Amino acid sequence: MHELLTAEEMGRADRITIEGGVPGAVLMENAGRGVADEISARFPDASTVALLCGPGNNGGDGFVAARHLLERGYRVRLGFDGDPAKLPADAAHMAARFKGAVGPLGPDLLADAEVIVDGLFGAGLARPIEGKLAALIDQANECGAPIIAIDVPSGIDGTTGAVRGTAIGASATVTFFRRKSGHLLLPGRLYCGAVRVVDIGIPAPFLKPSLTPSPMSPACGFPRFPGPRRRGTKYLRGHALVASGPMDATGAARLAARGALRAGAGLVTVASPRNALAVNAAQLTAIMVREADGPQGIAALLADPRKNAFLIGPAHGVGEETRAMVLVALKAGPAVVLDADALTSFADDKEALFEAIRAREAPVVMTPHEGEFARLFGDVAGDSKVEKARAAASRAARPWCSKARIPSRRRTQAVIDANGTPWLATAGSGDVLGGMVLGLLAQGMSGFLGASAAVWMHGQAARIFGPGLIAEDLPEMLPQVFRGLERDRAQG
Ligand SMILES: NC(=O)C1=CN([C@@H]2O[C@H](COP(=O)(O)OP(=O)(O)OC[C@H]3O[C@@H](n4cnc5c(N)ncnc54)[C@H](O)[C@@H]3O)[C@@H](O)[C@H]2O)[C@@H](O)CC1
Ligand SMILES: Nc1ncnc2c1ncn2[C@@H]1O[C@H](COP(=O)(O)OP(=O)(O)O)[C@@H](O)[C@H]1O
Ligand SMILES: [K+]
Repeated sequence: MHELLTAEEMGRADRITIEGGVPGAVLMENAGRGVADEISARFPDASTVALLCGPGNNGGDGFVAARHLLERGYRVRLGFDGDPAKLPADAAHMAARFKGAVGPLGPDLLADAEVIVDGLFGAGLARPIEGKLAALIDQANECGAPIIAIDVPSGIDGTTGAVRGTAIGASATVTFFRRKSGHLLLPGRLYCGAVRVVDIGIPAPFLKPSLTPSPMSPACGFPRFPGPRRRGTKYLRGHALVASGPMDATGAARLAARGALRAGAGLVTVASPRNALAVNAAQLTAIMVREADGPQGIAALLADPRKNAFLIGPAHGVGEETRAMVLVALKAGPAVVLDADALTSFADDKEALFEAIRAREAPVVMTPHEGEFARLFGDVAGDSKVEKARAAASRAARPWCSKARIPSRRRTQAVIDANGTPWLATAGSGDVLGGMVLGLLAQGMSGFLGASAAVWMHGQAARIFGPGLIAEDLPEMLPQVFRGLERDRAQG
């Protein structure tokens, strides 16, 4: 199940289902029972469960869960402020069906709780949480009991993943019908714990997946994942070219080149300025080195059509020469990956870059981190990274990939990486990612699928290595990543 919904799309699916004849109370009953099932499965031996119920339908789900838990023999402490009759209709109905005690929302609820259920706010979160409820959320987070969030941890925006005021840090989140984009986008992902999706009776045809981002996964890009052919040669696996920075900044290009080689490019060459040839040559073995000074040097190398993918940016230096080299490459035939300084060099001349991209057919993938993104696309509108990525992609109208982990091709297609790990926060890991994208494009993957697959592989490599990861380790984990994919494929 790869579709993701925004909170607004989920609301629409709810509405259409209800208009189609399924009462809202039935959906809410299914939702709340799903939450109770999760508690029963995870905490069969717990005795006391505290439920925090808010003023909307998320609270209604909480009342349903509370009823089922009471029936199953749990001791239930339910907190709710105000008059339950003033809840929205379905939630008021569910509050009336709950026969246990209802107390005010406050720290007393948490005192002997072995499990906490968060039904304060879900899709209807409309502003930052403040005051007494913010304090209660902080107390719940600190009290040490596991928290199960209903739909989305309270305080997390279900669409953007942003924290509004403060937010519940859940051990698990039970959501309905489909995951929401806020379950995957940072920081939201860090607050959700394991996300479980419960079927509440909304028919799948209401989905329009082309309009929704998908969590990135092998299923998203790997059916067309390249591998060596039985009768193939290295030339059929593409020839990737990486532009090196000056003598005192060559490591980033070598990291990228290693990423491209391990990602499967048949040949990889580092295009080096003359003054850095010796240092590059001294450090490379399977990867070749060629002299390429400035735009003419790059143009000469790219005149060879076998060099079918080119990466420029890592530690390349910001300025006129980098700008000219990018424009030369975009005029030539290869797939182009633009990272770091290649993007920043256009901060004051963005339109020149976008025009050159729009004028070509071959793929262009950009891999800006958030700072680089802001320099090029700081003025694009959108609340979430997904919307911003889509707006940016449509401006350059080419495949695009962000280290905010949201590659996007057209306005209508975006994927969000769910595989990254904080071990990737280490110098040079982005350079290796650029190289992995390059290696996949050299093997003929499209910009969108190549970028998607590379981001997944990058995260998977980091997961396999785990603690102590440095950028150099990432390419060396790719054989294990590939073996895992092969194993999964063989097992169907
Ligand atoms: N029929 C449906 O639409 C279904 C809805 N479901 C549940 O309903 C939830 C959405 O319900 P609602 O749309 O009622 O929204 P919520 O229950 O998330 O919250 C809306 C209420 O919270 C208040 N509020 C919003 N932000 C606040 C803040 N920062 N501080 C204080 N008050 C704030 C609003 O004024 C409103 O009263 C979903 O997340 C899901 O849990 C499920 O029961 C499935 C069926
Ligand atoms: N906390 C994190 N969780 C997941 N991924 C991360 C985290 N920190 C960094 N990354 C990933 O690591 C890479 C870092 O890229 P970047 O900042 O360009 O590094 P560098 O310029 O040092 O190569 C990106 O792919 C980013 O998504
Ligand atoms: K919640």
